Amino acid sequence: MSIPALLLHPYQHLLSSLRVPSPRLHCVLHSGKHPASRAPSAELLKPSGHHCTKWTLLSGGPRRALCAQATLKDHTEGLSDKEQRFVDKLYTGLVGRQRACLAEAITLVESTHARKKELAQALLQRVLTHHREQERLNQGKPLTFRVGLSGPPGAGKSTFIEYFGKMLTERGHRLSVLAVDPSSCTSGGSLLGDKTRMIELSRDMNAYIRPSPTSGTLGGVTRTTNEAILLCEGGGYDIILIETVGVGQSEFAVADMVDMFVLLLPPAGGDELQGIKRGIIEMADLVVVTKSDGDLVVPARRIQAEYVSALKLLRRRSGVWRPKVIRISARSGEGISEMWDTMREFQRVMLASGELATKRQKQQKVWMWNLIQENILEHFKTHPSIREQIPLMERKVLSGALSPGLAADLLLKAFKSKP
Ligand SMILES: Nc1nc2c(ncn2[C@@H]2O[C@H](COP(=O)(O)OP(=O)(O)OP(=O)(O)O)[C@@H](O)[C@H]2O)c(=O)[nH]1
Repeated sequence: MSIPALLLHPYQHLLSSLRVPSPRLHCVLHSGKHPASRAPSAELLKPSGHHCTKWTLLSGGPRRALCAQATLKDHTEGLSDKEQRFVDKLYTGLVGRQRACLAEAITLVESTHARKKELAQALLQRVLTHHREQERLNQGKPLTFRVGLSGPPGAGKSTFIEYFGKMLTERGHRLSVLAVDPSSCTSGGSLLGDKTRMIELSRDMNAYIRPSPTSGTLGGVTRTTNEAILLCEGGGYDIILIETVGVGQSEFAVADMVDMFVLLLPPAGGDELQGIKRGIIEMADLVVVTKSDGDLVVPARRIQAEYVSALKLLRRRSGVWRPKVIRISARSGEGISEMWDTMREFQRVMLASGELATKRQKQQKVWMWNLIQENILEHFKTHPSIREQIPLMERKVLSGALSPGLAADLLLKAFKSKP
């Protein structure tokens, strides 16, 4: 893993406040071979306290290693008694399967308030430790199944989740449905996860439905969804469905959070499915043609055949699983029990081959880097020495007075000159 030394220096406090969701993280960042690492002013950081929560600048060669070690203690130190009691209450309620505590905990991770974010991390760290312990008792096997569900508007997602969710709870599972909805970021309204879309399931005590937060960037929503997954798992939900609408980038983000990615497609003509990007189909572990009932059975069969052929042309992402295309009807219930069997088969095969564990590990790394990127960009945009220059530079780029490259160089120079 390499990081330009030049980048480390302005982000000292960002890195110091970085909380990585692992009970005991030990990571070593080398200054690497980036040209910036040869800069004479390159500075590295070293932990100043025993628990490495604080960082101080360390002058020295760019090849000096940087060690970050975060322990559970780090996350609980510095909380006032009141804050500690609050975190304790949420944690106890959450692992005691109280829905109100889960809801409050998710609201906490969605908060943009700096102190609340720290409390959220302290809570998450405890939940994660608890969950890891449960998994250890389960011979290291995951206790939960994370499923991403995507499809264009009107594909029948909510009707399907309602039927599927009830089937799962009747079979003794506990299900949570989380939504990643890019439209909610711009319109302030959430299309997905809305309780009114799944009336019966929302009344089921073994199901928990959480709408997408209605503010923030897709990056922010992604972060909070990742954290909400951990909270739901800590709260004893064994199946986590993450629903997203098949537009924009949200399905790519969701594919990076889940064990299995399922794409729902309506039995619509080619034109209506034009909007489905090839990239999404490539990510699907299972393609499900919906509404295969009545007059729609014939078009559903045709779409199924088309996708079976299309999938053959795509590069395989797994060494042990070949994506399948099936038909279901949430109206008649046909095919849904078989669909669940296929999903369990996927889980079994992926677990046995070790691919599932590798996938989850890779996702943790992607998640960490997404957080770093998001934080660094935010820090850049709000940095006092350039905040006011940004609109000016944007105007100059738009008018053609400055090339985008030069404008970016000037802003970066200003940023680096005043830490
Ligand atoms: N015939 C038939 N119609 C269905 C089935 N499932 C859903 N529909 C209908 O398809 C329409 C869209 O269904 P929704 O479940 O709301 O679809 P959605 O993907 O959640 O749509 P958005 O909320 O817009 O994202 C509704 O009119 C449903 O009644 C099915 O299995 N068979």
